[in-house]
Amino acid sequence: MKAIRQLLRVAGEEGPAIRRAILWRLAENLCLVLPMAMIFAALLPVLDPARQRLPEWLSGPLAPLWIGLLLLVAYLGQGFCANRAADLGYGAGYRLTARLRARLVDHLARLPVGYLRGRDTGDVTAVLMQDVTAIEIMPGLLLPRFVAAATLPLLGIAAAFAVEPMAGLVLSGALALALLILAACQRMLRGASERRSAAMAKLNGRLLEFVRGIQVVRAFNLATGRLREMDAALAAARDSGRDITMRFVVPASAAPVALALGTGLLLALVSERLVAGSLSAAGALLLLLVAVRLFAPLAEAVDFSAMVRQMEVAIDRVDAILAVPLMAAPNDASLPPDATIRFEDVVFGYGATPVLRGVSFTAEAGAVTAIVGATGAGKTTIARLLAREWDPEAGRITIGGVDLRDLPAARIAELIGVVSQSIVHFSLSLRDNLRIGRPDATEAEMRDALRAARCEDLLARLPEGLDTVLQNAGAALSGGERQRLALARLFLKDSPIVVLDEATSSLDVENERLVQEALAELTRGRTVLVIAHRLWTVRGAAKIVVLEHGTLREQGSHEALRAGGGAYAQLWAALRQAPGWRRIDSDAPPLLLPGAAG
Ligand SMILES: Nc1ncnc2c1ncn2[C@@H]1O[C@H](COP(=O)(O)OP(=O)(O)OP(=O)(O)O)[C@@H](O)[C@H]1O
Repeated sequence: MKAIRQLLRVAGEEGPAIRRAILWRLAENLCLVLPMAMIFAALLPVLDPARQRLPEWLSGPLAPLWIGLLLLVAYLGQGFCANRAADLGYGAGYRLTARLRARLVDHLARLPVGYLRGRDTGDVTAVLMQDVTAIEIMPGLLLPRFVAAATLPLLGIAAAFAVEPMAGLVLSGALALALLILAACQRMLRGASERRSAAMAKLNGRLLEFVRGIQVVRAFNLATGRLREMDAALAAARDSGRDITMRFVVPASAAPVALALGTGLLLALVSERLVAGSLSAAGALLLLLVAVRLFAPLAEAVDFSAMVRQMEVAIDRVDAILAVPLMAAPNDASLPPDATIRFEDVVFGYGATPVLRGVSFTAEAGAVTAIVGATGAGKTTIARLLAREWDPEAGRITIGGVDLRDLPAARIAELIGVVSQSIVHFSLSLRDNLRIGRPDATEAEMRDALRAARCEDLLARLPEGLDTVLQNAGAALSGGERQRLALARLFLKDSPIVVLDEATSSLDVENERLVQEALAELTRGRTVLVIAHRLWTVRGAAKIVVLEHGTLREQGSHEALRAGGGAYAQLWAALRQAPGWRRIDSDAPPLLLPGAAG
């Protein structure tokens, strides 16, 4: 019953359809009882000629015709009810899960990105696929068995009480025992089902990782930790499955035994009463039919109780995602007057240890500000906080004087374009991939953006131009092409702020040149925050902010900081001592963004 309540809660708009499906299943079960009643009625004149109280139409010469007709009606009725119930139940199941997945996706899209970064991707996709599918099968596949198991034994017990109260008591006892065993079975399954879901989610994550990183796995052959992890995940999935089955074996066989015990007792009672003459042959037949036919669905209930438990766990896992609060933000707010970024005494940590410890700086509108510092200093964290993946624990971040927390997420997304190594394209046409940047972009605007992003050669090569579908999310494109296409999207997006996070570090010389040219054009006149992992590329930034262990050590222009002899000068000194620094120092672009320097 708890399962049905949970299902109806999560079903939302599909609740009425599921309730109607339950009613049709009830009607189906009544139709199922009718043939039994007819067989009984047909035999009654023979079994109990003295006490028969049947109406004329059931005992007269036309009785076989009436009984035949009623049987036909019962079977047709049963088929019709089952059909209506299946239509409603399966339909509701598929609609409900489509809606549930859309709701989950909407919710995930609006959650702080930080929440997703902290969760295993495999676990989240397992909720979206596996858990939602466990709910999907309930209204169509499991509900009929559930209704049959809940109604037929009760009908049987009512009939038994009417014929022989003692028989009713025996069957009630057997039913109570079987239900107790089922409840124990559910309790035993509780932990096992949760472990099974967790193990499957973990396996899902490892498999996703494996498919994504298959080249690396192959290159490192079988000796990688990743494969060991996969083996562990496979073993955990196997063990959790076996655990569920083993916990299940005892109750699965105990419940039918309890029912068989009830039937045995009933048989003994029937023969005793028959001999004593206190039970008619008709009564005896009815009781036996009840015991054999109407209790059967209960024995089957054990088999699907594991699936019902799995559904309950699945609903809990779905609920857990839907319960993660969205970041508070007003529904509407006007755009900030300008794109000046200000960090004011920002404190932040992913866990207990602070990563940023009271960082304050201003990135002037229309100028390039670079964040530099040793690895782990907190540079990327600054970019993440600016995109409001998390909120600072103390202090505030403003754009144009407006606190990020007072801006709707959509506004922040409009204001900021991010160029990073992790580029995502979709298995859609080039046109649709570009339109992610601006949904209403015209053909001419798209071509201009591709030109600005140095993608003309790529466009010329694609067999169907803008309509070419990027198969497998653009896996066939080179790193540089992927990067440039991502830039084309940003040209269309036209956001006043651009964050550059290690945009070109893994490109070859030619691609790096093309991307640098495109970047120079993209950043012109915008507020640019460069998360600089390579010191020599930020010499021309209007302001360089130097971070050390999450603390701002100094800020100023390249020349001023070098002359000051502080942390930045030391970083340069260290760089100059590195082998090959001369080549880097003299050959690298002297200024990352010539056009954008304020
Ligand atoms: N999602 C996360 N959960 C927990 N700790 C994190 C997370 N992301 C980063 N950190 C930690 O926060 C600190 C700062 O990380 P951040 O990525 O901001 O540094 P960075 O200066 O950009 O380093 P790099 O130049 O190596 O990219 C590091 O100690 C890092 O391990």
